[in-house]
Formats: sequence, C-alpha cells, structure tokens
Amino acid sequence: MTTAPERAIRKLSITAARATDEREPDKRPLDIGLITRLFGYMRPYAVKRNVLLVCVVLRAIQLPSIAWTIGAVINGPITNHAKFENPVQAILLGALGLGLLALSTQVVFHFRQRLALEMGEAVIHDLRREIFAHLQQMPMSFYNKTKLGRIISRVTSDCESLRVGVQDVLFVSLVGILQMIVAGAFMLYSDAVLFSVVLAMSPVLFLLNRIFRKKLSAAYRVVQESFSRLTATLAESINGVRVTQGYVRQDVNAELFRELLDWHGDNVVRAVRREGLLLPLLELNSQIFIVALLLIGGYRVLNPATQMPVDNLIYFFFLANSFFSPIQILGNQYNQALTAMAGAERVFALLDRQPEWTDVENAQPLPPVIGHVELANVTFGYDPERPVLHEISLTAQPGQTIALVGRTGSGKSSIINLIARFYLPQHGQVLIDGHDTRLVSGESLHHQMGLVLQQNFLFSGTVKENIRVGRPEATDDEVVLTTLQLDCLDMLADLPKGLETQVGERGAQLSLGQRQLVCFCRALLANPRILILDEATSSVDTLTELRIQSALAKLLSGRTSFVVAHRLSTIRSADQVLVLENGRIIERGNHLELIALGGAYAGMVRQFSQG
Ligand SMILES: Nc1ncnc2c1ncn2[C@@H]1O[C@H](COP(=O)(O)OP(=O)(O)OP(=O)(O)O)[C@@H](O)[C@H]1O
Repeated sequence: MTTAPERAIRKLSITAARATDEREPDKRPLDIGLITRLFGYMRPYAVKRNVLLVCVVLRAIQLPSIAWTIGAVINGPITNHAKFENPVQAILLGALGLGLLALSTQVVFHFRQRLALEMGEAVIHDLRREIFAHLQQMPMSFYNKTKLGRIISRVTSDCESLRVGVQDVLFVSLVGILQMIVAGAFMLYSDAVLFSVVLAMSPVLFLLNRIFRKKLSAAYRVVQESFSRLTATLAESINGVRVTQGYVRQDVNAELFRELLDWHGDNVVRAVRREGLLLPLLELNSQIFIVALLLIGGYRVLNPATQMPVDNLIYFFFLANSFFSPIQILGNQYNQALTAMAGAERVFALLDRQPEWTDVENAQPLPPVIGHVELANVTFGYDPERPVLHEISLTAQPGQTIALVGRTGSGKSSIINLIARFYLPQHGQVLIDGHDTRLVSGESLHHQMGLVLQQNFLFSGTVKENIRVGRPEATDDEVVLTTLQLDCLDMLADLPKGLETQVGERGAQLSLGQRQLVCFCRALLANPRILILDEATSSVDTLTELRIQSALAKLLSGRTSFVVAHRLSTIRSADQVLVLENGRIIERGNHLELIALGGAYAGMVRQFSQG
C-alpha cells in the first residue's frame, strides 16, 4: 500500500516532469539558406540527383497525361464516334496508348521512389558521420554544458526528420507542384473560366488541409513525448533495479510506471479520435469542392450564353483530380517540411558550433617529453566566474608520483583535467618540459599522456581490443607481454574466452577488478611518459586488491604520474602528496613528512586507519 503523501509526491513528480521538459521548437519556417545547404549534401551524388530530377519531371507530366488521354478517348472516338472512320480501332489505339503510358508511369515511379530513398539515406549517412566527427573533437566544456539527450537527438530524431525532408517532402512536393502546373495548363486549355474557379478554390483547400494536419501532428507529438518518457523511465528503472529492490521500492515504481502508462494511453486515444474525425472531414472538403465544380460546370453546359461542351466537362473532371490530389499531399508535406527545417537548423547549428578553444594557430608538436610537469599559479573555474582552483603551483620532476588527496569537491579531478588539457586555466600556466600546454598541439600532447579514469571506461569489444586502444598498432604478442608485465595475464586468461572475451556494454561482463586491470594494461601498452590516474574507489576482494596494487606500482614506476589517490598504499609510496581543500593546496610533502606535520593529512590518515 502506498500512502497518500507518497501518491501526492508521485503526482507532483509526473506533473513536474511534464512541465519542466524543455521543448525544442519542432517547426521552423522554410529557410532558403538551410534548404540550399541541405542540397549541398547531394552534390557528391550529382548523377543520381539529376536522374531523380528527370524522374520527377516525367512523373509530373505523366499523371495529368493519363487523365488527358482518358478524356481524349472519351471525348473522341467514344462520344464522337460518327466523326471517326474506324472508331473501334481508334478506341483500341487509345487504350493501348493509355496502357503504355500507365506502364511507363509506374516504371518512373519505381525509380523516383528508389532514387529518393537512396538519396535520403546517403545524405543522412554523410550528415551523421560529420556530426559524429565534429562531436569527437569538441572539448569537455561543450559536454559539460550540453545535455546528452540533446546530442543524441541531433544524430537520431533530427537527422530522421531531415531524411523525411529529403526522401519525401522535397521530391514528392516537386512532383506535386509540377503535376499541378501541367494539369493546370491542360485545364486552362480546355476551359479557362472553370479553371479560374479551380484556381480560386485551391488556396482554401490547401489551408484547410494544413490546419487539419497541424492539429493531427500536434496530437501525435504529445503521444511521442509520453512514449519517450515511458521508455526513459523504463530504462532508468532497469538500470536502477538493484537500488529499487534494495530499498523495496518495487510497488512505488510499478505505480509510477502505471500512471505514465495511463497518461500515454490517454494521449494515444485522444490522437486516434482526432484522426478519426479529421481525416473524413478532410475528404469531405475535397468532395464539397467537386460538388461546387459540378454545379458551376453544369450551369456552364446548360447556359446558352456559355455553351460549354459536355465532353469538356468530363475531361475537366479527370484533370481536376490530378490537380486537387497534390494539394492534399502538399498540405501534409508542408508540415513535414517545417519539422525538417527545425531539425536542419539544429543539426547545422551543432555542426557550426566551434569549440571554445582549439589548438592555437601554428601550434607546435610537443617534442618527446622527459616528464617535467609544472602548474604555475593556476586559477581555474568551469564557469570562469566561479573558480574552483585558486593559485595552484606545483612541480613534478620526471618519474615522480604525485598523489592528490582531499575531500570530495576539493579540486583533485580539476587539476588532472587541466594537466590533460581537457580545460584551459583562466590564469597561470600548465607547463610540460617547459612547454606551455596551451601552445602545443593537442594530439602530440595526448599521444604522450596516459589516462586511467575512475569509471574504467571500456568500449564494447574484446578484452584485447580494449587493451589495444592504448596503441592500436600493437601486435597480439605485445598485448600479451603487457599483461605479463602487470602480472595479470592469468586473471584475464581465466575469462571464458581469455583475451578474446567480449567485455559487453561498458565492460559490464567483467568484474570491477578485471576492468581496472584492463585499463592499466591499456595505459602500459601506450607507454606514456606522463600518466594520469583517477584511482577507482570501488572495493574489490583482498586478493584482487593486492594484484591491483602491485600492477599499479609497476604501471607508475618510471613515469611522471598524477594520481587522485584513494588507496593508502598509493599515497604512502608517492613522492609528493598534495592535500587540497576548497581548491587550494593546504599541505605538501611526502607521507612521512605530512604525518610529522600533524595537520589535515595526519588527521585524514588517522580517520582512514580507524575506518
Ligand atoms: N564539470 C563540471 N562543471 C562544473 N563544475 C564542476 C565540474 N566538475 C566539478 N565541478 C566543481 O568543481 C569543484 C571541484 O570538483 P572536482 O571534481 O575537481 O573535485 P574532486 O576533489 O575531484 O572531487 P571527488 O573526490 O568527489 O571526485 C566542485 O565544487 C565541483 O562541484
């Protein structure tokens, strides 16, 4: 049983979730700049694009031509058979012509459809590749400020709406517009007055269509939103299932999920009802227009002043169908075009977004480093207005291990972020062998720096592939040698397929200890002069812990290392221990010196030993 306050809190959280969902605009007016830029992506496929445009033109002519041919056969050898020497032969010829025209229309339709799909796929493929490459070189500050969901939706839903824009909207609309022009020309030729009536009706039909479709797509957008909330909650619940079970929150979560399901169900029913009402109304609109045309046409046939031939009226009705049907489609396409525009604007805005900083012009490659690292009077804040590191100065001699210790939030990770040049300091310098890291090329810097982060990030793939990330060109023997050097080959060889074992998503199929060892091997294989290590806090069994400690000692030896240290063993053997508090170094020295000092560090170690 859930209590009333719990229910109230749940309701509140659902309402808040609905209300605070910052929406991005889902439509944007047509913008010739965006359309031209999108067209640019078709340039590499110019031959395909041109064949496609030919298909578009052919199809636009073919459809009204079919109506025209039917009208011509009815008006000619059928109605006026007396005027024909051999009307049966003329009808047969007409039917044959119509059959051939219909066949060629469908052949063109096949290629129009196929090439448009291929073109859309090619454009989106290239765009996605470009976005991904762009994302890879954005600095950390970008990821800090941009929500992951937003980035993912640029590559997924925005690119999808662009695909619809290219595959459907663009070419279908082109066919529709051209078809209307061709049908219009035939109609104008047949009866100018009746055509002007049709012309006057078209904007009304188009607008009605658009309004109805807009209402429909608004209803389906709400459905989409509730669905994505549902899937997000599902994913979160499954990821957090251990916490749920641990805190016996199954009922509460099930109730929350049920409420979301209800909400989604209501939205679906509302959208379906609206569709059930609007679509028949839409059809009725077109039929009312045909009724109006019939009235005016009938009047013009009967009125002696106008004397419109009845054959022309029949002929006109066939063409009217070719003229009106694209209007219905265009109303919908227009809505989709606006969605594609919104997607295009966001995608291009992301692509145009320049990293806040890149390598300086003429950045020199960092020469092979010896491993002297210095931070000179560094002040830094993720938000420049709120520094989290204040006037930090430190020097690491080549080969030294520097342990960074301090309470959570004291600035340890921020220091290693600056050494790795994931961020730039607002004041002061980070110097490697005397070179300001700001002035050297990022690539040459990162090649000479090894990184082992707390999350022990593993990519999907095998253990071996994950180790090889450190040096992709390393041979299998070198990988094995690395694991031997760290004395952990036996642990990895014990995995179901040894080094060929798939690690699963984010390394989920390996134990925490195994994941750490794989990351150590990766760093050792790269053999960097400078190593940055955010020691994992996760506890492992004593035996594994000893293996990790000994592997770590081997990994650190001989390199300049910065370790955000959590193990007393690591801290004890460090050449320098820097104690941080509120972004300042408050104590420095080696373990024994700091113990002798009897200050903050000595207090921490005391607590640690007691804990
Ligand atoms: N990406 C970020 N964006 C904005 N502020 C941040 C970011 N990362 C850290 N901070 C802030 O900077 C300060 C220092 O954080 P930092 O991560 O360097 O501490 P830490 O000592 O490494 O902590 P922990 O031991 O918990 O990892 C904290 O106040 C934190 O809130």
